[in-house]
Amino acid sequence: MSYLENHKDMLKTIIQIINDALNLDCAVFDTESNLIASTTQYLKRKGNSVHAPSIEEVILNGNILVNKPGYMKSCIGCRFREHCPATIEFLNCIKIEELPIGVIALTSFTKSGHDKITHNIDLYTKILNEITVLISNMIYNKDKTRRTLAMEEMLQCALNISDDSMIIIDSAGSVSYGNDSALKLFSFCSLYTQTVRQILPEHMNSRIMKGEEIQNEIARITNQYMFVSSMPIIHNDAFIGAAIRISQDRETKYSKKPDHKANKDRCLEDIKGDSFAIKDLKKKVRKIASSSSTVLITGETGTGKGLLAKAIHFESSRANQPFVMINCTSIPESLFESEVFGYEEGAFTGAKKGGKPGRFELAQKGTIFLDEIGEMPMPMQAKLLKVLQEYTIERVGGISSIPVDVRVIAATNKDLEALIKEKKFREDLYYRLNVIPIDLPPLKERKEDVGPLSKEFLKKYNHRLNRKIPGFSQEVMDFFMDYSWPGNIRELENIVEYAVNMAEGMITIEDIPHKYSQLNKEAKESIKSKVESVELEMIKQALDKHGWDVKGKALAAEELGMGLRTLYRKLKNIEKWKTENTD
Ligand SMILES: Nc1ncnc2c1ncn2[C@@H]1O[C@H](COP(=O)(O)OP(=O)(O)OP(=O)(O)O)[C@@H](O)[C@H]1O
Repeated sequence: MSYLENHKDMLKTIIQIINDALNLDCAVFDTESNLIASTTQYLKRKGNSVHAPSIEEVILNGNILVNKPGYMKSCIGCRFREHCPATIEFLNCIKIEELPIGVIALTSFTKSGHDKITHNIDLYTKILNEITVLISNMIYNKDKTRRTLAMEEMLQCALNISDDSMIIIDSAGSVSYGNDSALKLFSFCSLYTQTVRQILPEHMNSRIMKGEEIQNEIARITNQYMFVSSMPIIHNDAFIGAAIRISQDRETKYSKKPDHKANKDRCLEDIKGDSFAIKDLKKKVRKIASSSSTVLITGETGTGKGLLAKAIHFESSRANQPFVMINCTSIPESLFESEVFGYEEGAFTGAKKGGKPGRFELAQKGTIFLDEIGEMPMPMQAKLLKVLQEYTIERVGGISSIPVDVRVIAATNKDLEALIKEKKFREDLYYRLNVIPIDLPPLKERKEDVGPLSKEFLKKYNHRLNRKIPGFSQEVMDFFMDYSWPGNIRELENIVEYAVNMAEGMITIEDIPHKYSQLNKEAKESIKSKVESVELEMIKQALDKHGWDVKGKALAAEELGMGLRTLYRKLKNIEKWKTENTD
């Protein structure tokens, strides 16, 4: 099929317009001399077979004027030689980027048509040139759009082959493309409204924007450590964007589609711990998975509320649907409503064309995780309550209600009942959320988990940082068991990550951050001094009983089960102790 065949309909329309406007006939041929489109009159009078050499001549010369059809040099060999129905033919070559793609003929079958053209030859030359340019531009743009759309489709398709998150940014850092995996990773925000600054840490963002190449570097993204690679896109020596890959681990390759079952199992398995609390928690998660009832997770910071919310989602029948997170502290109050409930076009100045779905809509059929619910502004609490009562939302500026099928999981480290008393949290909302309450105990109350968690994090960071640290010294483990962990599991994880970076073999007390090793030293010193004062008190009592002379000292040493020399050494301390206690 000839290239111009694709544009037949458009050419027919243009030819009809020329015919109406100029009262002249018109035809377009491809470079193989096939008639592509013409006026009815042209087809009737000349048929669809054209004298090929004349088309070749136009292609060679750019244009020709056949003002005596049938009698000119180019008519030699034509079947209409000496009896051509046309009175005049004005032909131009149609080119795209200097490449001939066809020929257009302005034709008349009347004497008046012939005279009109020959008497105004400059005008008609100009008109024909402009029509030719118009046709080539229209074809070019149409093809370009088609090519661009096809390229976009191809790009999306290519990016979706990868299980890794693939993002393309433009020269300003705005996200132009994201594959399915990236949209899922950033499902808590609308990826296409983000810039690279909002999704990657600042140090990486500035290097990417400078056109630097990054290969498998670790960054904390959406609360997890991931590997980031970036390749600048250069056009005409200018930075026009970058292709970014975010992967779970170095080994992630372009493999099969994610297995949601595996994903689901892994998520609950990600919750480590041997304590009764953890075992009980897992049992509870399996039990409530099939339900769509609202869950309220409470617990101190870093106890794993976010991890648990994900596990509930992936354990449930909604596992293949979106998991959308809202951190109630990170959205400014003024944007809260439009972010969470979405908005309609024209709802406010700056509102996007076509409006924007809110996070509730994005979570349709899935789960919405409202983190730090205790921080939710009061007016928003009223709106949320309405959603939980009616399971419909209204976009800002919208007039209709949109039904939502979403499971709500909320989490907080605040005492909501105390907030209710302070009139900072709605009681009715609290009861709506607190259908299935789950409390995550702090790490200090489940010390049995410290060992398994430490081992787990050691494994994780050995793998991530490509190290082979074998384990922890007894002193470190003792410290871990004694420490009160105000930052809970997050704090433990951070210490282990630091230590895996620092250690040269087994993790010792010197490999953990200074703040902790110092605490350990102080704790040990205070234990030592406590032990010593108890010991000295016992020596004193024994000496009081047996006498402070040589014989008494020997009897006291025997009674206390210590060597006489040790007793004399300790006595020196007693002298010190005596002076301290008599002061
Ligand atoms: N039982 C667990 N097993 C393994 N990792 C855990 C466990 N609990 C928490 N973590 C890890 O500890 C870190 C903190 O967990 P998470 O962010 O879920 O805590 P959170 O309670 O939501 O904290 P915050 O209230 O500060 O948001 C995460 O990296 C998480 O993967």
